[in-house]
Amino acid sequence: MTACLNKEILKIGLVSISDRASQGIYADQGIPELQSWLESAITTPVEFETRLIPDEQPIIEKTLIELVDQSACHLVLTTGGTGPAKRDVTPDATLAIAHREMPGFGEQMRQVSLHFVPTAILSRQVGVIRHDSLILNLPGQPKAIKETLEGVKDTEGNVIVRGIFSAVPYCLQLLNEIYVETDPKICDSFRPKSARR
Ligand SMILES: Nc1ncnc2c1ncn2[C@@H]1O[C@H](COP(=O)(O)OP(=O)(O)OP(=O)(O)O)[C@@H](O)[C@H]1O
Ligand SMILES: Nc1nc2c(c(=O)[nH]1)N[C@H]1C(S)=C(S)[C@@H](COP(=O)(O)O)O[C@H]1N2
Repeated sequence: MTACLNKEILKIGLVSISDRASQGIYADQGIPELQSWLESAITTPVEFETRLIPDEQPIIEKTLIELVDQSACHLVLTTGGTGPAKRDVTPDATLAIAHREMPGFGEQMRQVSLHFVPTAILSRQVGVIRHDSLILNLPGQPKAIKETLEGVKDTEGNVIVRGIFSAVPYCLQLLNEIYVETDPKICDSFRPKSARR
């Protein structure tokens, strides 16, 4: 079933995928990091729906399907479980429920992340479309959230490598006509001139 997506208020699903945080062994930092970065970057109306779940492929698949098909999220961001370890299955679950792939997001995240850690190539993160919604995997390290969304900047704040969020507003506009704006001091939204309002 395709949910009817709101054209005025951006709804974002935030999914933290962590065995230990979901068992209370440590406090989850994934959802707070995601939400605070998005609240500082997005200047148009936005609401969130959050989930904290273990690294279990059937639970991840069910959560992503629910957030898109029932909760009508335009965008779903996951954090955690993208590496090569046996229990890192987030990209596998995301691909299993995807309708189309958006390979540029994973490629750009790995480009950005190589400026921060040499192990960036160990993240199997993917971007996909399900129905009219975009789903993006981010790595599990809480600091990786800002790094991948915002990109690489020099000490004066000039962008050296664009973060992936720069391309998200135009992607959502093409997918479901919602017009999302961001604070250019944090993250400039790229759109061709003909698509600007
Ligand atoms: N939700 C989270 N909250 C706080 N720290 C986290 C979270 N997820 C991951 N981390 C930190 O980032 C590291 C790498 O994340 P990864 O997704 O590989 O987790 P992991 O080592 O499989 O462990 P777990 O799934 O139990 O969080 C973790 O070892 C942990 O230090
Ligand atoms: N920006 C950024 N990307 C990153 C990292 C990071 O600290 N910052 N950690 C890397 C490491 S060490 C791993 S193993 C992979 C997968 O991480 P995950 O299993 O936590 O998703 O992401 C990589 N990508």
